[in-house]
Amino acid sequence: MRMIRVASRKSLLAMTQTRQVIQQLQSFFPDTEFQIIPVVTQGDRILDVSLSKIGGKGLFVSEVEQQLLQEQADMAVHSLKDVPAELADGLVIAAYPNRVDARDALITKKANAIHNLPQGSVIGTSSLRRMAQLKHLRNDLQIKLLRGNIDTRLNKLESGEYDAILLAAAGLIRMGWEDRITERIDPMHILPAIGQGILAVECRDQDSSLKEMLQSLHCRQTEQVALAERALLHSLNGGCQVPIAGYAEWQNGTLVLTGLVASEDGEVIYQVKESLSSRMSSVDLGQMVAKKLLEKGADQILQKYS
Ligand SMILES: NCc1[nH]cc(CCC(=O)O)c1CC(=O)O
Repeated sequence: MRMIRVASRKSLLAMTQTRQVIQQLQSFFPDTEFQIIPVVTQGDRILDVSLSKIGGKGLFVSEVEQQLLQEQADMAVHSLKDVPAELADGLVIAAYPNRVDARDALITKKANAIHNLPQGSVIGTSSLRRMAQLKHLRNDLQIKLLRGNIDTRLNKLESGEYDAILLAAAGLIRMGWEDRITERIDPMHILPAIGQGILAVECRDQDSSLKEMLQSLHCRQTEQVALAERALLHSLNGGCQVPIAGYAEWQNGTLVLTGLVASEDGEVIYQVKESLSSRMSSVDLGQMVAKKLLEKGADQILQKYS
């Protein structure tokens, strides 16, 4: 029987997600052994500066990919949100498990919803996407930079530096910290990040036996969602340091994709929503939404980041 080595970042969320995926695989393949190989990534080492200032795509992913390419490990579980548009050569996403929850979550003790936060409340986030949409929604709010793993961010909220923070609901749910969520924000108000709440299981393209095993985790609907959202990201040439959002969902059997590009101050927001028609692939849908965003004027905003 084969031993499968799973590379994982050391953060609590990454380890938890990796363990949960292994547990699922273990239930399908009870005789297979799994071993976690912890990896420290550049994104984990640099915690003092805003990620948007460091630049570079795939800060959390590239060292893990190196482990796979050098055959030090066989597979890895990523948050799709952190995976750059292009994978390293020779690697594939072999499975997209079912998406849990794409929404951003508000965590606060000061109100029951974002619309009810007191005037001038201090909100912690370091995502340009969240910042821009927050300012658009409530221009009285003060945004204060917040970095770190989700456990670190929750501790900083506890320490009183912030009135509220925003985190991906999915991470909190996977950690078993769902009870910390004050409000799951409707994607109409804050459109989630591309890939948020989706896990991507990566391995070497050559490793056919592992690829076959990973099919047991795969969700086809989630794959189509991921393909549409990531085609949008790719066509806009964006990374996580650009105020771009994208969210696809199945509505009565049809894939619907909303894309958004915002100015950092939240003054300008371009949004496009389109459905998948017959003769069109999910990737086509992503490209079409990107094209319409650019035609509306999003290219003016995006120029600054290229
Ligand atoms: N950028 C960090 C990151 N990458 C994935 C998640 C959450 C889990 C997910 O989106 O699947 C988070 C934390 C957050 O944004 O709250």
